[in-house]
Amino acid sequence: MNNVSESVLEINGLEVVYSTNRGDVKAVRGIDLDVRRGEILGIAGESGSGKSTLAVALLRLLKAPGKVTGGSVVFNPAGRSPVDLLKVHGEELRVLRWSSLSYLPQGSMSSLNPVMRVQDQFKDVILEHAPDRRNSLHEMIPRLLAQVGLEPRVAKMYPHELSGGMKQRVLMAIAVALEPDLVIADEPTTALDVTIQRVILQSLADLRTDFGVTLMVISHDMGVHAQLADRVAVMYEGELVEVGDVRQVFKDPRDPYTRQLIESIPKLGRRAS
Ligand SMILES: Nc1ncnc2c1ncn2[C@@H]1O[C@H](COP(=O)(O)OP(=O)(O)OP(=O)(O)O)[C@@H](O)[C@H]1O
Repeated sequence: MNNVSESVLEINGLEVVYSTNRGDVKAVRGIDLDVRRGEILGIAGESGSGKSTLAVALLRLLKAPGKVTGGSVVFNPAGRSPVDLLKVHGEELRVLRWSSLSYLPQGSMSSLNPVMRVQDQFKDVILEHAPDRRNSLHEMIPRLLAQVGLEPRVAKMYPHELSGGMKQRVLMAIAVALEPDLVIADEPTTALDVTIQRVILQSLADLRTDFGVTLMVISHDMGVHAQLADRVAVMYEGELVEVGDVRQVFKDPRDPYTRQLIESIPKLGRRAS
């Protein structure tokens, strides 16, 4: 399509403060960052560096005592006019959610409704945002499940019948059901064991290849970024200290903090002697 901006998201000067009775915590301190269409952008940094705050602020899900105190977040969905996410309200925001901008929060595996079959959870999201797809649900649900490596019979299961990795895959399939421009996944592999982590990362990579979705993946684990991301942005105490091509950053980190994060990755394949 012509005139599609190369960036899905343009974050400029974003600032977020939590006002607490012990004073203000500046959780995001003037971040400038572009998310390019079709890329997998990793957001790295240790716990408390502001990664989740960045995500919830731009998704307009920030809760009190958090407050955006500056900046803009221009979102460029394909085929629609650019919008500053910090300025949209009500119905406009609701329309953007799921259909253009989708979010897998940290610990989202527990967000599946325990008394609903998987297929009904898909239906809820799809019909809420795209009621015209009612007649194609029977074809869509197994196709989306297959996309994340799950068999059609999973549609009839309840969350308690699924392993953690299967739940995460169901959530990923729901997140891409409406073909959003951007999916933001916060710690998608945390709390899963290592072999399942690999499967989840591969499924995320496949979603990008097959749907052309742009992904922003938040993880404290540099190993996740090494395996998945095209570019990585490193946060430290609310600031971006380094952004670059993932191979370049790993080969030659410019910031000492980035170097520390890389050095903290357990070496894969090293045999115990
Ligand atoms: N509700 C809140 N009230 C006060 N301070 C908060 C609140 N939420 C987060 N913070 C502070 O904001 C800073 C950034 O936290 P944030 O959760 O965004 O970091 P993170 O990198 O995502 O870490 P984690 O992966 O552990 O969630 C931290 O100093 C944190 O203590």
